Amino acid sequence: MKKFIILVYGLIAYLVFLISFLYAIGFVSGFLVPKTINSATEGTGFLAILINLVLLSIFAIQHSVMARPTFKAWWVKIIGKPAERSTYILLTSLALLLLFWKWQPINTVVWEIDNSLLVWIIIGVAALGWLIVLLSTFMISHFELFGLTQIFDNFKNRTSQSPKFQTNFLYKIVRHPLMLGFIIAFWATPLMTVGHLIFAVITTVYILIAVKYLEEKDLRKIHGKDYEEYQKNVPMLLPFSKSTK
Ligand SMILES: C[S@@+](CC[C@H](N)C(=O)[O-])C[C@H]1O[C@@H](n2cnc3c(N)ncnc32)[C@H](O)[C@@H]1O
Repeated sequence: MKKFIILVYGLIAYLVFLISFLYAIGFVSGFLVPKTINSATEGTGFLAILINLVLLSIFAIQHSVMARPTFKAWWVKIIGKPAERSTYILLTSLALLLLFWKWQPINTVVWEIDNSLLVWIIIGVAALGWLIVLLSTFMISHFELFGLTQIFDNFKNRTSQSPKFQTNFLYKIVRHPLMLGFIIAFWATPLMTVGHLIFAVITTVYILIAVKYLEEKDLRKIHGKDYEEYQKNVPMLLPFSKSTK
């Protein structure tokens, strides 16, 4: 019975993730969803900036702290191993939905492209960014990343295998294609407002810090020399650039 409840919990967490991911596309790229990054009702000045910074910080703190090995080791004792990843995904998705809900648009225009061909090219680049994000999750194991493998293995009394270290496909071009996809999707917009710019700058800085100082540190600990070799040969985020650690 307990295993069945964990299975249902994990499936709900995955569903909430799917909703937040699809909403994120509409929110940032500005279509199909009721509230976007530039929705008509504008926030007020300094307070709007402050609220947005708090919302981004809630996401960043939840997403980074809960991914730390020391936090995980403690948290697993409370929540149990099979439900750990699903809980992480559920809380990340809820932090994102809170951000979309309470986001304060600041609609002063930074740039606006008029040329319709250029507009479509930029929309295409943003769509490519989202596609890179999705494809990257499948390259490193989508179902493990979102906790489904763990809840199904638990249900079937199987021990979950550690995910394989991926150096192929997009991972041959950069070490963090998923994050590169997000950066492309956040910056490629024909209409850049001050609100959107704050979002793009803060998320990009967060990605750079989290990848360089947290995720890569963990990956070096797990994969040792293999990861150091990978760092020497493949650039972090900029395709075809010289690799930097
Ligand atoms: C949200 S994913 C982002 C992966 C990567 N930073 C990227 O941008 O493509 C984070 C998870 O991917 C795992 N990961 C990162 N690089 C990996 C690789 N080359 N092969 C397998 N897993 C990887 C990390 O251990 C972490 O659990």
